[in-house]
Amino acid sequence: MATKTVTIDDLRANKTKKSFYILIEGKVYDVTKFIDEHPGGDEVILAEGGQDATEAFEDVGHSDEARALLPGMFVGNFEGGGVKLKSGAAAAQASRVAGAVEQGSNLMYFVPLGLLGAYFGWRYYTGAA
Ligand code: HEM
Repeated sequence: MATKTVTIDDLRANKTKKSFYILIEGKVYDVTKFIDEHPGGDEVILAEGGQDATEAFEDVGHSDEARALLPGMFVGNFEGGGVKLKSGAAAAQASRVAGAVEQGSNLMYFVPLGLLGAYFGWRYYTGAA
């Protein structure tokens, strides 16, 4: 049997307690029956409807037992594969973080270089060279 491909429209159409899909690592699961049994409560799952729940799922550090439940609820692969479906705000924040890290790594070069320059400048002016 060919694996079904779930589109973003399918994902968004199934986010009520009557029918609920969740997207984790490029795979879509039908958790309708599981929501009420979820040890972490229904609300946290309901909050992930229509979007990529990978981060939320991984952040909790779910056990192997929790992961073993997933195949039984498998619906199909998400159309975008492993592509992350981030909200605009999350994407903007990610790029800000990347920018800050880059700025930090530039400083790592310039601070020691600046200190070295200051040292040789000082030696030059004090005639110690
Ligand atoms: C189909 C997806 C999911 C399955 C099968 C699942 C399954 C489970 C299971 C079995 C536990 C008990 C502890 C463990 O074995 O790790 C658990 C706990 C928990 N889950 Fe999920 N979960 C799912 C999705 C989510 C999502 C999307 C969130 C969102 C944040 C979430 C949040 C939590 C939290 C906070 C706990 C801890 C509850 C506690 O220790 O009091 N889960 N989950």
